[in-house]
Amino acid sequence: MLALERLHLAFDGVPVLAGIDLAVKPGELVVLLGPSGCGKTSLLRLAAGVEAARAGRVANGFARTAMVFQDPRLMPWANARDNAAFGLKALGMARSERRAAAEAILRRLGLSAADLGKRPAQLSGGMQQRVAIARAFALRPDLVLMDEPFSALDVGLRGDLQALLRAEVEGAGAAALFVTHDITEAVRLADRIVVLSPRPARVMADLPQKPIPPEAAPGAVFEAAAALLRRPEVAAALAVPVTAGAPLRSVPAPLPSLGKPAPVR
Ligand SMILES: Nc1ncnc2c1ncn2[C@@H]1O[C@H](COP(=O)(O)OP(=O)(O)OP(=O)(O)O)[C@@H](O)[C@H]1O
Repeated sequence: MLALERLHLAFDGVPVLAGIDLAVKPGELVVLLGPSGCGKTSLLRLAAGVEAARAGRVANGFARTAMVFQDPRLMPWANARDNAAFGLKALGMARSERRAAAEAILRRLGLSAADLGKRPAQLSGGMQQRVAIARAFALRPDLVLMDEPFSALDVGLRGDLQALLRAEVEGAGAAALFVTHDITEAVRLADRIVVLSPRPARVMADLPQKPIPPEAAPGAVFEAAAALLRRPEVAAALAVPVTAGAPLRSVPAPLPSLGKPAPVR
């Protein structure tokens, strides 16, 4: 289990996290949803152990933690296969074995045989992010920390990758902590949605969810998002001016994203 207990963080005296309590259990996909700038990345960095809290405790009982970032962070000189196999070398796996493992994941994530030998500059943004996901899952992690990995992709591609990611997490039996400011992404992916307030972040709601199957009509996603926004504590946390029980048509556009739009494929 990953346990974050009473975490406080401040930068230059400005509070960013104000007493966060959060646990992620094995096999659970938890989405951290909050407005831009509220402290989601900072929280993930504390969970990953690359940032120290001002107060509180991080206990990570998982055996192997992998991370996926907002940008793919690939080695520009290496092809897709070698990028995806990168972490396996450090684990001492033989070259042929790690190439085969990387290839299997890349193909599952939709790369063609020809794509495997391409360098990042020869791949689209969506393909590069698939390679970054493959690099994380090649490690066979039991916990994956993901920081808005699809926010730079267009909406259609994001939907495809969300479905692939969910399948990969389930297939690996891994737990995941997934950060987003996009409420539709949250309802598509989550077993649990933890809603954070604007900075300094506090947990405003911790809600079990039934993940929406990829084949469900798009309307199902928007209905689930609207239902979430009808909860006053969620609307308040996301600074959306809706009242409890308000009909869907009163939710101001744009519904799908509560943060910065970023189209690049
Ligand atoms: N190293 C740092 N030094 C100073 N301030 C920082 C640092 N890292 C983050 N901050 C500030 O902390 C606040 C929270 O940042 P963070 O990146 O955690 O938010 P976020 O919710 O992930 O934002 P976004 O959704 O826009 O990515 C912001 O005001 C940011 O400017």
